[in-house]
Amino acid sequence: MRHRRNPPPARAYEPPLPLTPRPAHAHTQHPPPPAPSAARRMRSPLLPERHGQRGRRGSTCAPGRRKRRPRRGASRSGAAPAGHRTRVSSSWFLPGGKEQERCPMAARGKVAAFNLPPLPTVGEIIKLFRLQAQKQLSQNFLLDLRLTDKIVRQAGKLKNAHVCEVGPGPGGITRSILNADVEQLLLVEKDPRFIPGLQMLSEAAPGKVRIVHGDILTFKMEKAFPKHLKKNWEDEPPNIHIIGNLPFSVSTPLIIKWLENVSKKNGPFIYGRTQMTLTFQKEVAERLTANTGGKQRSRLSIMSQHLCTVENRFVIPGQAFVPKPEVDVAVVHFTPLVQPKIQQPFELVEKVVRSAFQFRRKHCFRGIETLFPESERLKKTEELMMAADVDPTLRPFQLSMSHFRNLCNTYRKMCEEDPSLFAYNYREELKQKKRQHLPKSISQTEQTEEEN
Ligand SMILES: C[S@@+](CC[C@H](N)C(=O)[O-])C[C@H]1O[C@@H](n2cnc3c(N)ncnc32)[C@H](O)[C@@H]1O
Repeated sequence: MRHRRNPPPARAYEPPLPLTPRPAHAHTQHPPPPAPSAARRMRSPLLPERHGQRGRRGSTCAPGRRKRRPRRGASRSGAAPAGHRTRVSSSWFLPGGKEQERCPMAARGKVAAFNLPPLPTVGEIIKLFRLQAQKQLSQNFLLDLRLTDKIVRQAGKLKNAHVCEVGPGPGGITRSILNADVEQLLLVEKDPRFIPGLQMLSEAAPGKVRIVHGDILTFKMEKAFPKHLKKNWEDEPPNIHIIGNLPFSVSTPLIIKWLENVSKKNGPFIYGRTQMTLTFQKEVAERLTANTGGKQRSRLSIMSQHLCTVENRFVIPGQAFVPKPEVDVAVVHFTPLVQPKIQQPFELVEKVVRSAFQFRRKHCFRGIETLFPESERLKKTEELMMAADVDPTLRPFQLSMSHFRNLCNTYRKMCEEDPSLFAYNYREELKQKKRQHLPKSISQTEQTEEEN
């Protein structure tokens, strides 16, 4: 869980740029909150300024006159807190929308050719719409656009790509995605307070952005992209990417759901091997990518690595976020494998892997035996370990992918021989025993060490 520290107080804000937040035309389930009154008085930055109208910094936008370029990397308002300088495009538009100068990063070739017109910084958007981070939604924002660019670069080339960003919030990563010259960007955001700010970005990139106010855990990804983008599973991945910096409380259940989708080739994977670039708490990222014998080797390691190539790309220190979470964050990239390493149904693999890691520090047979009802536990566990050629005294984290493959294949055969076996649930048996007030058996007194 991310924790909020010293949330900035909501206060009236006078943005340095003229802008008029407009009501979102997003697919909202609820109307967005009213824009702050200070904002209502201002004009849109996307509209040409009136003749003679001066910005707060005294810039003139008279036709044909070139606007003064701000200092490189300087926040136009100082809105970003110290240490979180926000980089914005410095391209300027003359009346009529003619571009004068380009973003300094684009000029150095670091970001693709698309340039957003002048916009308030992410920090300014946060102040303008009073987007205080909400603890219940574990919100921590990235304001440094060099970092958001770096996250987006992990997805690979995004020119003409169709991208879904999950949890765009105030839109830092969103800007970097748009700067990468994508064809279409779908934003799925749960918190309605962010919709007007996202709508502003949408207006800055006409025709490119679609905003959905909804929950990514229930959003139907199978209809999110045009059908013509579909690729065969064996082909190269489609030009579709999922990118997101979600709260940890959402990113872990979401990746488990998406791994199941990979296994079943549904959800975002009906389009083929859609790639994902997502952030996780650093320790979760280490579990996702841990090798055999590694300290962090866990259920997540097997479930992710048997279905995807998983790469832990880089760590973002907690202090890069506003407010600062108490943990560091890592960016992880997933590409679904053409052939899963364990060719068994997701539920079966999940059950075997979960059982194996039930008692992390004990010999692996201790967890594996929970696959079988008490009456035949010892015999069946021996049978499984022998047939799968797995040393029962190995610890769960010492089991390799091929050990798990053998265990799953053998367990599948045992389930085919005894169709009631797969339905057996160790935890259910424990609960029933407790309900019946049976004398404590060893299995009842022992604490399971399953990962959460
Ligand atoms: C950690 S913040 C990151 C915001 C932004 N991407 C950034 O990097 O600054 C997570 C964002 O995800 C949104 N969010 C949380 N749960 C969500 C869900 N289930 N579906 C969609 N968005 C969600 C939050 O409202 C918030 O905007």
